[in-house]
Amino acid sequence: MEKLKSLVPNNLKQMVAHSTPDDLPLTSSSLLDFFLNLQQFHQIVRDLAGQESGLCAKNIDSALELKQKGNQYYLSGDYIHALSCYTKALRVAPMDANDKDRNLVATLYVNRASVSQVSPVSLTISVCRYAMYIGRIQSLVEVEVHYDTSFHRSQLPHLVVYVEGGQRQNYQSRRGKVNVSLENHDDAVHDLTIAKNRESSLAGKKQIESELKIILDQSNRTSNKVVQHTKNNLRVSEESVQVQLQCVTTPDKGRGITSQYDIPEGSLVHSEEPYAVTISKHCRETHCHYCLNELPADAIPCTSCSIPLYCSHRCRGQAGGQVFKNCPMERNINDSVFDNLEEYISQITLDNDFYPEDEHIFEHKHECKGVHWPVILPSDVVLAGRVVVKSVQKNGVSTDVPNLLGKLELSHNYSQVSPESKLESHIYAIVLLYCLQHSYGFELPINGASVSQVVILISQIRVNSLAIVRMNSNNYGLSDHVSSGSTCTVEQVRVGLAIYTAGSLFNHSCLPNIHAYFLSRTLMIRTTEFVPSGYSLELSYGPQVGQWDCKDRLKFLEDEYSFRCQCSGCSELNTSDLVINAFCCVDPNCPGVVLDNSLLNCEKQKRKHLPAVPQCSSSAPHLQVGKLSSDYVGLVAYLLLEENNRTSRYGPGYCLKCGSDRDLESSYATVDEAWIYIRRLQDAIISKEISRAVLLDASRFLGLLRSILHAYNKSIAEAEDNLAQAYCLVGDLISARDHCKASIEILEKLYGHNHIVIGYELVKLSSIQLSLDDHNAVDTISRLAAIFLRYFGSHAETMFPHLLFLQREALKLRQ
Ligand SMILES: C[S@@+](CC[C@H](N)C(=O)[O-])C[C@H]1O[C@@H](n2cnc3c(N)ncnc32)[C@H](O)[C@@H]1O
Repeated sequence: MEKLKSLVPNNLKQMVAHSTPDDLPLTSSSLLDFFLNLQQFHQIVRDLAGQESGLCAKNIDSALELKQKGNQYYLSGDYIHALSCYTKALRVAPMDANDKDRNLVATLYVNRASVSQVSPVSLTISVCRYAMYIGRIQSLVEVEVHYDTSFHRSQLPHLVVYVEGGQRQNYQSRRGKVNVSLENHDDAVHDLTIAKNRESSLAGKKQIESELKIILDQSNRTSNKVVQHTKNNLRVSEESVQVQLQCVTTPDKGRGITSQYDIPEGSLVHSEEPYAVTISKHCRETHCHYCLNELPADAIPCTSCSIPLYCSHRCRGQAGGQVFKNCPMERNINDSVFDNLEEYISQITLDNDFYPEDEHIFEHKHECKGVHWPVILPSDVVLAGRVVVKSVQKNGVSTDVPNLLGKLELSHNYSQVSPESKLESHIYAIVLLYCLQHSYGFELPINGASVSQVVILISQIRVNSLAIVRMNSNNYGLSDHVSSGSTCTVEQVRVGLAIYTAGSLFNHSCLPNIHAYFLSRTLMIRTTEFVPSGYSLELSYGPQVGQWDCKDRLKFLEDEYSFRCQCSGCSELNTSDLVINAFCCVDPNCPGVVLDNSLLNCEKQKRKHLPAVPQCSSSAPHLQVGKLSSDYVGLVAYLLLEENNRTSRYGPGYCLKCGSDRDLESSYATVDEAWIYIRRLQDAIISKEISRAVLLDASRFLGLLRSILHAYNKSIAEAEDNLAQAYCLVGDLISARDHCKASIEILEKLYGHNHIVIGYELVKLSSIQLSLDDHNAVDTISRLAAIFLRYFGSHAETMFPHLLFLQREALKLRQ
C-alpha cells in the first residue's frame, strides 16, 4: 500500500487529504482514474486477488505424504500425531483426488475417525457434549459410534449407536479420552489411572502412560482456559433479553440507547448476531473462522481452498451460508437423549443436511481460492469487504453500492480523520472493490460514487466495529509444586472484528453502566449496576476510569474515534482521576494530592466541559465527589479546584490540601530510577529466574515509590502485583498474598469494589490463599463469584470455567 501511496502525485494527494464527505465522489473518481492508468495498480490487484497466485495449498503429493505419515503414527499407537497428520492432509487434499481408487478426502476422514482406538473421537466428543448439555453425561460415557469402513465420498458414514453392555474392558480409557477433549482433565487423569491399573499388557500400560503424560501437559496449558467452545454455542439461547430499549438522540453524543423502565443490575439487555465479522489475523491458524472459538485438533478446512479452518462441519456449513435444521441447542433440556441422538449425530456429520437460508450469507465465498487480500489488507478493510458482499447478496447484484450501504445508517468520523488516513482509505476502497470484483466476480459498478461509499464505510467501521474478545488465563507465576493447578490470571485476546447494527448505537462512557461480552460471535450486553428508567445505557469503548487518567482516556478516544468524550467520568471530578497518577504530599501526615501540570489542567478542564443539559450520570456512587464527604482526598481536591480557590499556591507541584511544595523534577527522577528495578523484576518473572538480589532491590524501590507517589497511585498497584507474582515464583506465598492484597486495595479505590477488574484480581488472591490453605479463600471466592455474576449473569461459568473449580475448592475448605 505504501508503494501505491508514494505514486500518487502531490496535487491529488492534497485534494484527497483535504476532502470532506461532500467532495468524496470527485476525489474518489480522480484517484480511480489515476490508478486505472497505472500499471503497478493492476499488478497489485492481480497479486492480491488472483487465484493463480493465491495461497491455495491444495497439493495431492503433500496430502499423500501426510496421510502416509499419519498411518505410520497410527500403527505405532501415537494417535495424537496421527490425528494431526490426517488433519493437515485434509487441509491440502484436493476434493476430487483419488488414492487407490478411493476418494482421498473420504479416506482421510475415515482415518481420522479411526484414530483413538477406532472410536471416532470427535463424534464421541460431540455426543458427550450434547449429553453434558442435557445432563446425561453419566449414561453417555457408554455410547460407542461405529463407522462403516466402506465410507466413501458419495456414501456417508453408517452410524450405529448403542449402549455398551458387557464390554467394559476399555471403558475407563475411552472415557478418559473423552474427558480430555472436554478439558475435564481431573476426571481424565482419574479415568486413565484406573485404566492403567486394569490394563494387563505391558504395551497397553505404556500407551496409557503416554496418554496420561499428554493430558497432564495439556492440563497445564489449558486448565485455566476460559472459553469453552461448545459450551459457548450451547448457552446462547438459555437466557433471553427481557428489556425494551429505545434509541434516542442526545445533544452531545448523537444517537444513544436508553430504557423506558428501571433495569436491575446484572440484567441481560441486548443480544445480537453480527452483521459481518472477520477473524483477527493472528488467530487465522488457531481459531475457527466462523465461531471464532479455539480450534480442536480435528479442525476442518474449507473444502475448496483449505485456507480457513473450522471447528466443526456446522461452522463450515454456516460460513458457507447454510444453517442446520432443528438446532439441537434449542431443544428442551428434558428431551430424551436417545430420541434425538441419531438425528443429532446426522446433523453434526452429514453435509447434505444443510439448507440455505436468506439470513445466512456465504461469508467465505468472496475470499475463497486462497486469494491474498483477506490476509494482507487491514482487518477493518477486510470487514468492509464482507459488509459490501453481504449488502450485495442481500439486495441483489445490480443495486448500486450507495443505496446498499445507506441502509446500515452507521455514524462516521470522516471529517475529523487525519489527511494521511483519508488518503489511505481512498486507496483501500479502490483496491478492495477491485479485489472483490476479481475474486468474487460480481458486477459491482466501480466509479466515483461506489468508491466514495466504501471510503465512508471504512470510516464507519473504524467508529462502530467491536473487537470480539475471549478471556484467556495464565498461570500467575506460581510454580507447579505450589500451584496444584489452581492458579490463574485472566487476560483478554482479540479474536475478531465485527459490526453489530443495533450494538453500534450504544455510546461510550468511561464510567460504563453496561458490559459487553461475546458467546462465539453473539454480542451480549448486561447492566453492571441498577439503571433507572430514561438513563443512557453506555459501555466502554476501551478506556475506563480507574484504568487511565482522564487526559490519557481523552487522547485515546480522540485518536481512535475522533470525539471529545462527554461522559460523566470526563466531565465531573472523581477520586480516581485525581489520585491515579498523583504524587503524595511531602508532609507524611497529610493525605493531600500533588498533581503535575498536565493532570491539573485536565482536571480543571472538566469544569469547563460540564454538559449544558444535566447528564444521565452512570458513575458509581463511591466515585462521585459530591457524595464523597467521607473521602478526604476527593473533597479537598474538589474544593481546591473550584475557580474561586485558584491561587498560585495550588498550582502544579503543590499539595492540594496543605499547599506544601514538592520538587516534581527530582520526584520524577526517583520514580524513573525505581522503575528500572521493578522492570528488572518483571524481566525476571518472564524468564522465571528470580534472584534474591532482584527481589530485594524491587522491594526496596517499592518502598521508595510509596514515599513519593500518592498511596492510590496505580504504579504502586502494578509494582505490588509484580512482587506478588515474584514471591509466588520463589514459593514465599505469605509475602505473595500480602503484596497481592496491597495491589487490590489500591485498585478498589481506582475502579470501585465491584468492578470486573477486581474480580480478576481476586482470582489471583484466591489462588494464593488456596495454595496456603487459607480459609479466607472462601470469602474471596464468594466475592469474585458475585462480581462475575454481575458482569456475566448465567454465562459466568461459560466465560470463566475456572470459577467452578474455585467454588468447588471453597466448598472443600468450608467442610
Ligand atoms: C458507535 S457510535 C455510537 C452511536 C452514535 N452516537 C450514533 O449516533 O450513531 C460512536 C459515536 O458516538 C459518539 N459518541 C459515543 N460516545 C460518546 C461520548 N462519550 N462522548 C461524545 N460522543 C460520543 C461519537 O460521535 C462516536 O464516534
